[in-house]
Amino acid sequence: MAAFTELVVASLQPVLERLFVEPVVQRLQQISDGIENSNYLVVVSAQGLRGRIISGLPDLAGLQCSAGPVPLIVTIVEMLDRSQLDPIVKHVALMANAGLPVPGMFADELGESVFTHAGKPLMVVPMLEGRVLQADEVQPGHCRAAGSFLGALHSLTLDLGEQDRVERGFSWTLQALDRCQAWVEPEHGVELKRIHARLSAVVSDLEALPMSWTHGDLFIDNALFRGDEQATSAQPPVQLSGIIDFYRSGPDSAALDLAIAANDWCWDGTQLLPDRIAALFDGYESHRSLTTEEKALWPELLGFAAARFYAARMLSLHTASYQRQAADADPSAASVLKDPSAMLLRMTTALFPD
Ligand SMILES: Nc1ncnc2c1ncn2[C@@H]1O[C@H](COP(=O)(O)OP(=O)(O)O)[C@@H](O)[C@H]1O
Ligand SMILES: N[C@@H](CCOP(=O)(O)O)C(=O)O
Repeated sequence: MAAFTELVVASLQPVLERLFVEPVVQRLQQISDGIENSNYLVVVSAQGLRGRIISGLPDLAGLQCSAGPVPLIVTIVEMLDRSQLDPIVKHVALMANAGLPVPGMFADELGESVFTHAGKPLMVVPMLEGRVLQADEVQPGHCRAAGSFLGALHSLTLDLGEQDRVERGFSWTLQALDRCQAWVEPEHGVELKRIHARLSAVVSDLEALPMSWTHGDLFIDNALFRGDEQATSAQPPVQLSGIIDFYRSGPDSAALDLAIAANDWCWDGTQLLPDRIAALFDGYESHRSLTTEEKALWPELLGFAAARFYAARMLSLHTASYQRQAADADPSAASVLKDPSAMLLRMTTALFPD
């Protein structure tokens, strides 16, 4: 379970008619992964496109509907309103037009790509080939691909000018960590205070680091890979098909975005693996060199990156979040509540390694 808002063919049909000529839905199915939005796999046959596809992937950008049914991902955006979504859509289009590996989106004849369903924004995105990796399948080559994507995104968007940072910026994280004291087990209260003090001491240094547009949530489950021709089914797929889930993206410190990725792609359960970190940096720096300051503050960036997700997971767990409500209403939906303690270990390991 991870579709918080129901979608049926009858309510999707008017949107599809703005995008396709004579669309017929062949299949509509909830996607169970994901914890923030409602996602559906929809297969449509049509006589052609009414609008266009804005995609960074040549196969998708040139997609014609005449060759057969087209698989789509329909996302109902749960936590952003139209004004918050518009800059994200604009930047995903920027990435697509620059050839970054993003599925992009379908737009109608007027260029509109955000529709409305149940009072929430709805987007229709081409479905990528391939699949998400399991954590134990990740190899340095995958980390290099993730780093390369972030390096390309950041170098494309370093000249943002004055822009407000994403909602879950450094100050949000520190305030949210404070709130977590109310829920943390007694044995971790002191540890959390120590982490808070350490992060507070460096926040102005971190705020001075270069900003760019960031993905904000480039975990392993937000990239799809496909196999190459010679691969056997026992091998994990190696070719990056594309990066998804830009609903947390926005202006932020570029190196923090890299640290968010490092904490997931390079973590083996107890530590960051040097060969994966090296590959992540190598991919990143093929597009943009980290500054001396960013390198010097790397442990604190890792700590803040983990703190952001620790606090977000704690808030989902302990407040009347829509994830909490979904899990309470249906115990089989409990996977929408992620474990904060895994992020606590990452914070301590980064900030107090001895
Ligand atoms: N464009 C896409 N192509 C293929 N699969 C996708 C695409 N977008 C989403 N998915 C699938 O849907 C799942 C949930 O998507 P995601 O955007 O991460 O949801 P959430 O924002 O709720 O976490 C992904 O893990 C992936 O399996
Ligand atoms: N990656 C975040 C939560 C967001 O999950 P996603 O399903 O949208 O990638 C976490 O792990 O806490």
